Amino acid sequence: MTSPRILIVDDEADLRELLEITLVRMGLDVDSAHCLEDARARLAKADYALVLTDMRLPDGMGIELVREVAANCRNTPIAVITAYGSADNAVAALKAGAFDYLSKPVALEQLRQMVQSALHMNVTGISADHRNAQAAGTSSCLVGQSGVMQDLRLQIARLARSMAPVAITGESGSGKELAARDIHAHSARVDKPFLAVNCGAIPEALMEAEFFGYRKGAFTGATDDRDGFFQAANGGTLMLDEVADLPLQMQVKLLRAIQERRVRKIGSTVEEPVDVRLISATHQNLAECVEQGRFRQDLYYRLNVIELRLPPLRERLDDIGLLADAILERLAAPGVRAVLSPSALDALQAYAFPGNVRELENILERALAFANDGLIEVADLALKAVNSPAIDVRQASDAVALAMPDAAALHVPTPAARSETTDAEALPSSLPDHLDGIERQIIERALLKTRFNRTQAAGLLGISFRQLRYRMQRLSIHEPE
Ligand SMILES: Nc1ncnc2c1ncn2[C@@H]1O[C@H](COP(=O)(O)OP(=O)(O)OP(=O)(O)O)[C@@H](O)[C@H]1O
Repeated sequence: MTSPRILIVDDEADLRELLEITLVRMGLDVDSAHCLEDARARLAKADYALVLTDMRLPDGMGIELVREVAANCRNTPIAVITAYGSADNAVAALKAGAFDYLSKPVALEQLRQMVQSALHMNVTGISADHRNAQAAGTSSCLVGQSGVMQDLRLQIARLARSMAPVAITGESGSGKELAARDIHAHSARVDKPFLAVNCGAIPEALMEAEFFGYRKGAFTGATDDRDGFFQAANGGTLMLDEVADLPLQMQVKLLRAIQERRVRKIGSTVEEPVDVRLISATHQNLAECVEQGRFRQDLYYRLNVIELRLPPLRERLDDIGLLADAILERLAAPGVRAVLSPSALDALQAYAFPGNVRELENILERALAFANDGLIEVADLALKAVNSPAIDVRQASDAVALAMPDAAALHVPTPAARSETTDAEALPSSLPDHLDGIERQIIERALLKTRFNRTQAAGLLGISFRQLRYRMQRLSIHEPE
């Protein structure tokens, strides 16, 4: 069996030799080129498992080669070597299609890791875009066959081939975390951890310790050494969810970690290298946050190398049938088949879904409790009004009828109370509004009890942080200033 062949493009003889020796010791075949023209000639003759190019070459810039390889040799990953501190070049190369970059002076351990990743892509067949897209189609956890979803899967397949930081945008509940998981699942990092961190849920005082870890004795209560998110996700993917919620001070530290690819535990004197692919997500407009001075421009630039937009559910109403089937299959008791009646499906397809797929899940979960023999009718969905897809999102949000059934039970009048009230008084004029009111009260009580610690409040209510955040958004419950 022949060894994978790597092409090194560099005009500095010393560096070229160092790279050659390192790669040959890894059991690889190496060709070298000293300029763009030489590299093009070699690329025309042979297939390479990886191209590694310097940015500055005697007859042009390495980024030209990145563009050419990305366009003409789709199965060949290309990485660049950038001068120390030239973050802009690294970002430009990633945007142009480079799969990764190394900064000078080249750390050999990083070089080996990068080469391994590139080879892993080829071995697993992740390198071929079309195969990858197919794989993403069959093994994706993102349900949906609409045109926008197919495009999304294709983009995910491409993104999975690179180390470039991805910024996922999209409304709440539209599947940002699921998309991040898909990128990881189709990347060479699949055997390593995927870690999703909710930046909005970490108390500010603990943030540095949570992200970078700490040494024993670094502060009161630090009884052992502990890894942070970066170490825990080493070799894999770290998703920074709700990244706009990061306090400015933490943004500076995060930027440094990204640029240096190194982190320092609290209480430690040494930095340790970390190899983490970053994916960030937010439902806020990060560019606006930058304008308002709430988010650092330099960090935005580093995180936003490639943008992936998740379409809201109302832009892909064709997917509702498939989504509902998948959700009902998950929710229904074993051996029970739950289905939507044709008119219930019509009603959902005419609805605006301000809360996107999460809202669909909540609607179906509730409907299933009311449905007869697993057949969900329009009334079971408890959609307050059948909105047209073009409806204003805020209006639609008010129109959602979701509530916790146990909360509803709290307000059923006792027999004594019932005897004192007329039927008309006992019945709310709008059940959805009434249930929303109850839900609001309960959530506010839990938040007060936990001094607005949303993670703890969610725990008290037996729901996830995300579910609580969704419900707070829906009911416009905000933390007091
Ligand atoms: N295309 C999809 N197919 C199947 N399930 C989906 C899809 N999109 C979203 N979901 C489901 O909807 C719920 C919300 O998805 P997810 O948490 O990924 O959204 P999000 O955009 O990250 O939300 P948030 O902005 O609130 O963090 C999850 O339960 C997820 O499994």
